[in-house]
Amino acid sequence: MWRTAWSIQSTASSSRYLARQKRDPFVKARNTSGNDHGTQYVSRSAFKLEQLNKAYRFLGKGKIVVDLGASPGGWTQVALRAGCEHVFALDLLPLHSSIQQQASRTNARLTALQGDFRSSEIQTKLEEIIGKGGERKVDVIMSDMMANTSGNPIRDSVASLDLIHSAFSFAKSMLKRSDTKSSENDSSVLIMKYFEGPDAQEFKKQYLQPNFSRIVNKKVAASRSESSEMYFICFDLKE
Ligand SMILES: C[S@@+](CC[C@H](N)C(=O)[O-])C[C@H]1O[C@@H](n2cnc3c(N)ncnc32)[C@H](O)[C@@H]1O
Repeated sequence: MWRTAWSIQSTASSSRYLARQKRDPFVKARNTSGNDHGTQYVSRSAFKLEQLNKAYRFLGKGKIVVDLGASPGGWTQVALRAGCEHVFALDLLPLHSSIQQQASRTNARLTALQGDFRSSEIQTKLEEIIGKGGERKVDVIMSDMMANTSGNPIRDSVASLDLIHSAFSFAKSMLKRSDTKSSENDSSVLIMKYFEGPDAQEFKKQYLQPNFSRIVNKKVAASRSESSEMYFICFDLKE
């Protein structure tokens, strides 16, 4: 059969993708992740949050968590497995249908919202659902939001900084402040994915350092080695 150059190229790149998926230990782990927990992870990304939480222990019993860029729901699953009390999950896309059932099994509350986080209406809606102005504040805000990457590192970095800027502004009004901490283990935490680029450290200096007591830049083993994907983990929002 006659094939165009495009279709040959596309077949070659699908073969490379499939070969990489076959070799990827985190894809294998996702396929067997139900064995010890009863529910299989719906995304490979879940292992990134598992690794971050293993290192910094910010998820746990009683925590109120906001998961931005939550679909299909791997990070929400990790928060539910860790015993968090309530997860508010937002994405442009819906969560996988199994996630609500997982929440019911663990007696946790899960509130899912669909929309563009950059829109002020969606942010206001989320704030209203969480209960802005009341006593209730959020322990952990995590953002794994990212539009499809373009392959251009500078463009991808700028797009990621745009999204984390929105997450940072939201965190300033919704995250617990350090003066309300009940113990050393009660830190408020903001975790945000970004792509390394010329402006990322400037963002940290200008916005994160003045507002948080401690900030860590972390690359996780579950991120692909060729990716410039990184995470900011920010502890204790100052008054
Ligand atoms: C890497 S995926 C998240 C994977 C997820 N953490 C998991 O473990 O299943 C990135 C997500 O960000 C979402 N996203 C990108 N831009 C967004 C925006 N402006 N508002 C809400 N979600 C957005 C995408 O729809 C996509 O589902």
